[in-house]
Amino acid sequence: MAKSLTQQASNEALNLLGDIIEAESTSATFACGGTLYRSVSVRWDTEDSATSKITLPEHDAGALDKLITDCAPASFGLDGKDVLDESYRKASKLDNTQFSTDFCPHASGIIDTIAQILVPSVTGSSLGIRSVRAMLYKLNIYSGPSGKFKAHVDTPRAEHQVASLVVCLPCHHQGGALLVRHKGNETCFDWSEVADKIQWAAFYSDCEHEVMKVTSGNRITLTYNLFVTQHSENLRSLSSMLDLTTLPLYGHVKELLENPGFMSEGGIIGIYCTHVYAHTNEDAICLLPKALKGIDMAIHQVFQSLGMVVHLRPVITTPSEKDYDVNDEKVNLVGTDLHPLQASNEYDGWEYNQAYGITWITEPKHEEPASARLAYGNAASLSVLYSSAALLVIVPPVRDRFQGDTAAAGPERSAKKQKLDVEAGRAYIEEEVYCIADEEQ
Ligand SMILES: O=C(O)CCC(=O)C(=O)O
Ligand SMILES: [Fe+2]
Repeated sequence: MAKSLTQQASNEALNLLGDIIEAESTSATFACGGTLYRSVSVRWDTEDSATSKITLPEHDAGALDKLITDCAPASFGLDGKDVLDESYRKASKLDNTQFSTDFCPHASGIIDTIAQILVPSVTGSSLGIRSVRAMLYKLNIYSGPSGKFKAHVDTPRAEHQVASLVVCLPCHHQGGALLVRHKGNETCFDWSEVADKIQWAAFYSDCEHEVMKVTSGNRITLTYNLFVTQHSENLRSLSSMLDLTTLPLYGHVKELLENPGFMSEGGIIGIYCTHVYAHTNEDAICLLPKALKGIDMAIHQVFQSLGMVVHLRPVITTPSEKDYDVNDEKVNLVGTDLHPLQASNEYDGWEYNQAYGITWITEPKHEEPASARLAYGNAASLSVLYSSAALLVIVPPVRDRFQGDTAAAGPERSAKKQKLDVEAGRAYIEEEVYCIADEEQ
């Protein structure tokens, strides 16, 4: 039967998603942001060697006027010089030596969140080697009716600078959206709607960005330079502070799932992990999936937030066992869970299920020995099975997607989804067997 147009379009969208992930995915995770509910105090030096204070969001108008008066015009870097030019940047500033604040991005957990998304470890197979440190840089005020900062790339302040963080303090303003661009993609952070919360955005240092015109009020920000450090820190799961909808990947996935032609009868998307996790090591297994990094974490969270059930599983990649056909259907051997390396002379030492019809959108990247066993023939020989860690996304039939509030994908919802999947009879999990039922007769 000829494929319908919507089916074709959705296949293209799925391929695009695969390409984005394969391309190490900075186009999916170059920026992220979120919201925090708490007040912030700032104390600053005034001309007469005294100190003033403002607490936001509640403040008296006098304190805000004083802060605005005590700030100096903000310059920007051009050809290695600091330049003042209001047609390019209209804002005022306090240097970090002139003020202090009780807001700390580390203590608030923002930095851990950013580190997991923007700076996945690049140092091989161990987990959590690197961490990110924030250095307070400036306080800036962009005031209506014409505050702005035209498109620019931040000047790196040190060799290990990887990203910039902008924290918008709770204060009324209109306009002033922050646009961040990377390799043809653009993300917008518009903080003008909310005046009683802290809102933040972080993005890679090489992203072009601009602050659109502030038409009224005062857009007050703290800016931080983010550096990579080598010391390790305990891993924690992605905090609820991260607004997943700010990840560029979110839009791609949502569009795909909303397309009625995409896996209309349900299915399973297979995505091999991009980063290395030593996924057959017992310590690593305890930390997963909350220690997933970068694009892997983003995929896991984004699909889950859209109501999908996502499993992290080892998949056998040894050529003789990989991807074989049964009645024209591709079959994969999928671990029943992440397993430690099994040295066993029993054939079934490594527990797995057969999975039918997974739609793989990326290739395996890193293999670990999964099971080593002695095979007896004329002479005993050691046979090793290898596995790669993969994310398996269970996609329900289109009629069962997006029921109710998709953002609230708690355990209850997951359980409901799995049941629906069974009922739909197309893509389901039963006793941890992944299976897509045969096409309709
Ligand atoms: O305030 C913002 O959103 C960004 C400011 C900025 O680009 C900068 O300070 O370099
Ligand atoms: Fe900037």
